Amino acid sequence: MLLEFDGVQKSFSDGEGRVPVLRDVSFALAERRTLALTGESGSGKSTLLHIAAGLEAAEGGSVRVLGRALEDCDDRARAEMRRRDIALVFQQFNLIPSLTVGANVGFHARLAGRFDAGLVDTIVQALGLEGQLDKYPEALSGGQQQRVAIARALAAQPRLLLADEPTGNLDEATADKVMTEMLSLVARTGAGLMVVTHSSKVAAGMDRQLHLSAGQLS
Ligand SMILES: Nc1ncnc2c1ncn2[C@@H]1O[C@H](COP(=O)(O)OP(=O)(O)OP(=O)(O)O)[C@@H](O)[C@H]1O
Repeated sequence: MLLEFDGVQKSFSDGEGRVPVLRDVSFALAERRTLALTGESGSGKSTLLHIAAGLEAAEGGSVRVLGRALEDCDDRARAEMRRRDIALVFQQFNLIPSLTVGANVGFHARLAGRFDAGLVDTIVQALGLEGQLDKYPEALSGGQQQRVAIARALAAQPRLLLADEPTGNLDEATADKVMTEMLSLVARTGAGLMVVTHSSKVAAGMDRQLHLSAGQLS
């Protein structure tokens, strides 16, 4: 199994006390499978993705990535798993401002030792970024930056791709291209894909749909 949540709990402090965000969340994602996560704004979807990537710790329960319990890993081991096995497309894109678009796209693939110039070229063409490679992220629109973040994640050929509203800033035709490229990664490499989305069309394109409400999945 690529990703397993077993009874995961998480709360945040709101100044007055602890507010539960995830209560007893359990699910699993196998290789070559795709999963959509929906839920109202503030329901905890991003928190769940960050826990899956080991960027935030669960307070209870267990999270396993590729069979390894994240709660048993130290920061260094979790960072190593992110470098090698997991790609996360953040809502804020997290591009590196001092690097060109081209260098940003190849950055994680190079870190993971999987840079493939032919594949990068295919992804760049498919996402319509070929005219942007020598620019810096600040010169790009929000939707272009989002496509750079997605291209960077795809180029790294992760075992597990976690994407937080990857089509949020895109028109429908561009959103379709992004989803096609994500599904092509799944078909080519057997990666698992989990997508947080507000789009019913994107959700319907995944094998399975889970809805997060009041801290629980249904
Ligand atoms: N670091 C934090 N400290 C305190 N509260 C937090 C923190 N991160 C998230 N929260 C709270 O947890 C809840 C869930 O936030 P989260 O970002 O996971 O929701 P979401 O479903 O992804 O929302 P959206 O669809 O708007 O992106 C919110 O009430 C948020 O204020």
